[in-house]
Amino acid sequence: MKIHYISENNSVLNHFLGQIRNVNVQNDSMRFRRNIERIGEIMAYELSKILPYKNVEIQTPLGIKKTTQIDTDLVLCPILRAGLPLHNGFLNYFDHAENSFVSACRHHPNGGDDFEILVEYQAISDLNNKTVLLLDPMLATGQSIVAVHKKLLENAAPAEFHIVVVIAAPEGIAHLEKELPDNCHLWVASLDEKLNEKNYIVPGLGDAGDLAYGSKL
Ligand SMILES: O=P(O)(O)OC[C@H]1O[C@H](OP(=O)(O)OP(=O)(O)O)[C@H](O)[C@@H]1O
Ligand SMILES: O=c1cc[nH]c(=O)[nH]1
Ligand SMILES: [Mg+2]
Repeated sequence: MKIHYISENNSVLNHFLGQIRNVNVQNDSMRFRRNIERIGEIMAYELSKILPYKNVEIQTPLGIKKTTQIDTDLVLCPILRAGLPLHNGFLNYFDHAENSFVSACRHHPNGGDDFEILVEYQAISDLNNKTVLLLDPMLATGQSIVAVHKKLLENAAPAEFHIVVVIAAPEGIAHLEKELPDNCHLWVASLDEKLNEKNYIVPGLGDAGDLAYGSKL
């Protein structure tokens, strides 16, 4: 797997990352969603640098300009729920992309800390020969992303597969490296220390879905 860490240099990205983590800012859920969206825009821009491009000629009112444009069909696939604000950011930049949606959530069958991943809702477009961008702000154990990747590839052979996460734990990265093909790309805005006993990322930010949309039963 090719891993791209995008916050190694100082930039305004660190302001947005700082705010989504900050307990004194997190009570403003609109700011939380908007910051995830802004991070998505920055990550979309960084990812766009390694996509294939073709030469084109643009007719202006005064002449012709030779330039380049993206030369692959993009499919954006957020993991519900928490992937939705990240998806908004990607869609702001890749506005011609197709979209697919898959839900994944942790199910605790015994009420304890052990969980399995339930992949339920799915609305998946044709992914064959396309560039798929799987979007989820949190990579904790990596089980959700592996389960959704498996679901997406059940009936399709994409040309390229990119996984985009905002905050990653080393344990999750190791799990993806073990389970996913070598030609996948992983984009990480911020690498954290570890998982805690409940498999939450430390220092992380808490529960991204709840912070964006409120707690669930
Ligand atoms: O790497 P993992 O250990 O699989 O954990 C990460 C997953 O957990 C969160 O979703 P959650 O299950 O909280 O669902 P939600 O988006 O509905 O809150 C997050 O958005 C990831 O999908
Ligand atoms: O730290 C974590 C782990 C899973 N899901 C989250 O939203 N946060
Ligand atoms: Mg959640």
